[in-house]
Amino acid sequence: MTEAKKLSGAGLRGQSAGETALCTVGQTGSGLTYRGYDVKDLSANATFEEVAYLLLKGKLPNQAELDAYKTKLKGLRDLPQALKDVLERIPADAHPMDVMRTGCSMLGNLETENSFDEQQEATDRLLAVFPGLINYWYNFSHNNGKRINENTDADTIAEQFLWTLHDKKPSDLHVQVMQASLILYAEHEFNASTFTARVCASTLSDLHSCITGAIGSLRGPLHGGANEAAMDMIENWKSPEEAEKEIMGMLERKDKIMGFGHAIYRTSDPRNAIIKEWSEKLSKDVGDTVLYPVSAKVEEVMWREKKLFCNADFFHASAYHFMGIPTKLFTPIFVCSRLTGWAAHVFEQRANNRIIRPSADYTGPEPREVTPISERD
Ligand SMILES: CC(=O)SCCNC(=O)CCNC(=O)[C@H](O)C(C)(C)COP(=O)(O)OP(=O)(O)OC[C@H]1O[C@@H](n2cnc3c(N)ncnc32)[C@H](O)[C@@H]1OP(=O)(O)O
Ligand SMILES: O=C([O-])CC(=O)C(=O)O
Repeated sequence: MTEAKKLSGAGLRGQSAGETALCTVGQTGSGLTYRGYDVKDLSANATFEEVAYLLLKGKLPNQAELDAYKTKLKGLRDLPQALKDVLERIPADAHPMDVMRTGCSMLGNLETENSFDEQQEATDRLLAVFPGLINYWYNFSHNNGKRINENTDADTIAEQFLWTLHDKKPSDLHVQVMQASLILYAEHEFNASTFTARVCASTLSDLHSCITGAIGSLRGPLHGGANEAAMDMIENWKSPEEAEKEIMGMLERKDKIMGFGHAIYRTSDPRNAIIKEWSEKLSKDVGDTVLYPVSAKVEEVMWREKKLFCNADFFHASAYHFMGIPTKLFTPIFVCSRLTGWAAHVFEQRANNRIIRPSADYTGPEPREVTPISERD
């Protein structure tokens, strides 16, 4: 017989595991701030590069600082041939998050962070290279061995992702949505992947190891993988009525509905309203009459039936779909963004470090002696 789930303290919920000056989740204003700035304000009035600068360097850049930072990142997009060789060997049916993990790890071999003095340089390199890395693999493995040019004229990381994916300059609307999306996903306090990065950093390991581990944690459907899982679900439904019927059945069977609920927020995720608005705009832009209404119906039914709300992932699914992004590339976009938060947490951990090593409540057998092998069952 399975025992009832022990909830108190499970998953370290509600327990403080350290301090951070980077982010609040579920506190004043809309609930989510990066170094004191509301994410709503940032997504309306800043670019992803400004947010990256804020998280990594501690302040919003002025125009000259932003221009210099963008120029620097543009100059770091080149994929080393040894990395391209590895990417070309990864099969088309691999999961792109596994490609990101391997790509990050490979760069750690080619361009090892030898001292913590190099942490900003190593982070900037990953920020510049990740969009081209995943899209180089995607095009090579899915487009008859097509080798894209990762050194595009894209002005920003948002534009670089779309440009290297589709191998052409994206529309202004799509770049705008991607900017907002990257900002919304950039940082979220002690979530599972960030905590992974901090635990790794606390052993004084290198940046690439911290980020590679974090990618592995983000991959799961209970965390970043939920945007793909949500898309896999909603694309099956042809009308809001069908969506309602299917969701009711899933709730009856006690299935998990991906893209809903949150470990910290209780009534809403502030990122949802923002990405939902973009999804609606894109829906009109492409003349969609199904996916957005289906998504809105799922949101309505989940709140009505369970008081469960959309988290950041749910409307990202339709928004990315409307921009022609293949579903399996959804979570790698999250990586391109969250890298800023992960790295900022690694810097913070290193600046005031003690190895993270909690205790466990032992529930195993009492002490006993080893039975000789001939006498064991
Ligand atoms: C960017 C992000 O990473 S946001 C999170 C993305 N993940 C998802 O969308 C996956 C779906 N959601 C979930 O699995 C959960 O809500 C999590 C993992 C996000 C949070 O987990 P928890 O903190 O344990 O959630 P919480 O304590 O609020 O859940 C209580 C109960 O609410 C219910 N519940 C919570 N979320 C859902 C959901 N999405 N669908 C159905 N029921 C749910 C469950 O009955 C859960 O109890 P049980 O799992 O023990 O049966
Ligand atoms: O905070 C969490 O647990 C998950 C989340 O929303 C995020 O990482 O963006």
